[in-house]
Amino acid sequence: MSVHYQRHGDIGVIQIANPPVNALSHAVRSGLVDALKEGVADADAKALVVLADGRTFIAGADIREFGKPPQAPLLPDVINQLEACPKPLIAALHGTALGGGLEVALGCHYRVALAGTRVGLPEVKLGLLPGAGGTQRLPRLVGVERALEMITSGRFVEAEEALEAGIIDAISSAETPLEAGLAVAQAVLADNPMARVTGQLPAPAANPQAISAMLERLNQDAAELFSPFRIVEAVEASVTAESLQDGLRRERELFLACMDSPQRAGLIHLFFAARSPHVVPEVEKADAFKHVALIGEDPLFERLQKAAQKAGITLTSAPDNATELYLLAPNAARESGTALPTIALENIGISRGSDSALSLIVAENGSMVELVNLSAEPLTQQRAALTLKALRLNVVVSRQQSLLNTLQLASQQATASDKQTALEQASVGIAKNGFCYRESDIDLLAVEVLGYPRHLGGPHRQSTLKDTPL
Ligand SMILES: C/C=C/C(=O)SCCNC(=O)CCNC(=O)[C@H](O)C(C)(C)COP(=O)(O)OP(=O)(O)OC[C@H]1O[C@@H](n2cnc3c(N)ncnc32)[C@H](O)[C@@H]1OP(=O)(O)O
Repeated sequence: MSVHYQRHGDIGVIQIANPPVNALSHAVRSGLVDALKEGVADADAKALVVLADGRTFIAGADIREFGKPPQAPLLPDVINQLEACPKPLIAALHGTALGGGLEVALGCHYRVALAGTRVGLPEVKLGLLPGAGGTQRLPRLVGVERALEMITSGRFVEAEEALEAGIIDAISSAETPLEAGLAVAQAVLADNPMARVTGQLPAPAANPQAISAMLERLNQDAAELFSPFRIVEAVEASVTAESLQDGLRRERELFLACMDSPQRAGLIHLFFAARSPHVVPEVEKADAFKHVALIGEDPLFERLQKAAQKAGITLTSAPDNATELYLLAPNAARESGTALPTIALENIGISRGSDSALSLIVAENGSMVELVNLSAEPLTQQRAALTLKALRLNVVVSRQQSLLNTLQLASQQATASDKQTALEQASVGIAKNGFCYRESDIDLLAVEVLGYPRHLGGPHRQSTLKDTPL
């Protein structure tokens, strides 16, 4: 079961368990409604706490459900029911409370967070807006200007800032969300058992300067994007709508318009593209190497050193008995006679035909690295990729030829106005030749490294869409 209800003394606890990130799937939404009913009906529960199991509070709506027909109960309705709970309702946050997750918390009457919690409404990064009350409830708590900034940027806000802004009511030093939630529930019962409802707060003060400043900024920096402008309209509705319900209706219309936009589909394609580009498909189980020799000198090595201790990986500047993997700087001399896996670090744009089985290309902007398999066993490539990922590099794996070099060459050879088309054509060639494990890896590299417009979802995606008859 994704959500269950249990009483601790005179406090009812609604506990969500939907690993890995407690996304608000249909089962969680229904479970929340059922657990809330159970808590309200439980005569021995004087207050209720909502919390989540595992590494984080709710990380948002279930992105995998987007684009499919919506199934009741819809999230805005679930949150309205939470807000209308006749008993004090406390959200106990930990990890991240994002998107629909923060909207659930805003629908609760009190919010406590463990130290280190981050909150945010990152829907804009997926071409959406917070469609479950976030654009109406957040401005009631923090005002129009801060709400606009938070929702159009989608940034994660640290607990301290959230407390200062009035998004949460307290930061707890408790060890667990249960402990934190129960303590706040007891304090609320002792002090003020009245529900404190965000949606019943007065509409935020009008702030036409903040609205026009934001529109000016968006027109300058993001004129081609759809959802940021809809966010401004929705936040404006929190001021101008006759009631919360009217504001929520307007938010819903704007949310559905975003949901229908091709930008939403493109950005969500990229969200999933970024989740596992380091995975070699044929390999089922693999571990990172723990002892790596860095041979020669390269700026990348400094970055690796900084991450090594936390990753539990030993880096040495010369091989020793424990060495499992070599990473060879471009001008370093190769150890003769070693049978250990070796990654040759290549300079981008210079395809010099490595004599190592694995080659590593570092993007010029440093955002990504590409680990190309020239002749290694898939397991070796996977272990090397996991090692680099543990060392905090964003790794894409590929085979035979560098995707990045091919894309960069195509882009360099095109005129500025033809770059997009050149990348689209090159991506078709890469996929045809089987150099990528997933076509989405091409999209990720082109967007993150070569500046292909993010909202189009990537050059391979665009070329496929253009080929699809309407
Ligand atoms: C009306 C309301 C709308 C919304 O709420 S829209 C959604 C708003 N929320 C977000 O945009 C948050 C998206 N998620 C994230 O930013 C990150 O994730 C986290 C910060 C929560 C965690 O990051 P990390 O610890 O690095 O894990 P990981 O590899 O990104 O994710 C672990 C697995 O969880 C899946 N996942 C993450 N968020 C969601 C989600 N919101 N819906 C469905 N799945 C999700 C991923 O895909 C992946 O899965 P795999 O292990 O199979 O690759």
